[in-house]
Amino acid sequence: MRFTLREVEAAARERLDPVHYDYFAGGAGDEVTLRANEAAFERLALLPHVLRGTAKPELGVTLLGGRASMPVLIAPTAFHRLADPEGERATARAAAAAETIMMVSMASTVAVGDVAAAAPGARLWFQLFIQPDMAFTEALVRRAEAAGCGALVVTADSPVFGTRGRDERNGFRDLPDGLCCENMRDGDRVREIAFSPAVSWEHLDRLREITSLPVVLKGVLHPADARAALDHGVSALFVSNHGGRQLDTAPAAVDALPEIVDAVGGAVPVLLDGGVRRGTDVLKALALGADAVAVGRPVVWGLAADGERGARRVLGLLRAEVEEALTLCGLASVRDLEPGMVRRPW
Ligand SMILES: Cc1cc2nc3c(=O)[nH]c(=O)nc-3n(C[C@H](O)[C@H](O)[C@H](O)COP(=O)(O)O)c2cc1C
Ligand SMILES: CCCCCCCCCCCCCCC(=O)C(=O)O
Repeated sequence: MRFTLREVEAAARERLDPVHYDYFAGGAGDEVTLRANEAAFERLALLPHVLRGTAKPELGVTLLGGRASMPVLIAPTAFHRLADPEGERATARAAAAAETIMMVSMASTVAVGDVAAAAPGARLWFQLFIQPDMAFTEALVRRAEAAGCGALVVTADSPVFGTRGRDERNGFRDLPDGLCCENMRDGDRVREIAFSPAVSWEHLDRLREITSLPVVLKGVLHPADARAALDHGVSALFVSNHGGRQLDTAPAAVDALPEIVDAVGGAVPVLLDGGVRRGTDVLKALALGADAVAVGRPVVWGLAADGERGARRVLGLLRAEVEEALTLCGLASVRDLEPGMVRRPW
């Protein structure tokens, strides 16, 4: 039995091809931001209340009209079939069992429609790198709509694909035979995902014109961009540095959070990912104004360690830790967290 996410990662590492482990684990540049994401949570202290006479705490949250049984969602990560033969199908079943939201990566190795079919009842959002070919972007949106996805998560932090030294040194450039980005099928070919610095707010406006799905903007770190995103009608903001895989030395996600929350002023929900490894991390992010957090690597580790059961275990561990930490903080609900419960040492 594995009792912490770190133990799950260790088990995953034993089972994965080392090149694939490095792809999942690694970050850009010197991996400064990768390390900072977890370190920033460790530096924050939680200040508990006592003698509040509370019952079992309420963990559920409502986001964009849908409910999640806990404030921990599954961040979009690529290539789940490198971790487990069932890939994203297994992840979606684990999400359905945990009654939480899974963001399906545009670079999934199972097509989003097949992910939805494999996990009835799963709450799926579709992650999109806007393609400069807007006709193909529209085709992707239609696939997500047809699969029943409840939102589009537009990743804005990837005008180019970040350089990850581990992948360069390992020569990891292609998926193994039989695997591909299934959502990128276009007739009898599979397109490459385009990462384009030409993508702009105008593309986002165009996207909003072609769909009525709510748009979650992922990868926002600058408060001015958060304000611009509100002007462009996004339905939620997602504070993220892509798990330290894009701009190295970008701030740790939880350090960037308060300024974004301030800029948003409650107009739309704010999500966060990057470095969430403990229930106490979840409480800290929520206390600082996030409505929910997401985890990327931990779910991949669960999948690699033990397939769907491993992914369920990861979500179960986080749920139990959140519930215990809330109880130890004297809180009846995740809604009761507030900034005064987090102390910064500086
Ligand atoms: C292996 C891997 C693949 C990823 N693939 C995507 C992706 O396809 N789309 C995306 O928007 N973000 C992607 N991300 C970033 C995650 O959505 C998320 O921002 C990050 O993993 C959060 O950090 P954490 O892994 O510390 O939880 C990926 C991250 C990892 C580790
Ligand atoms: C270094 C990866 C090379 C693997 C094979 C090429 C596939 C094309 C690129 C797809 C990119 C998927 C994006 C995933 C992501 O956001 C991330 O890894 O981070």
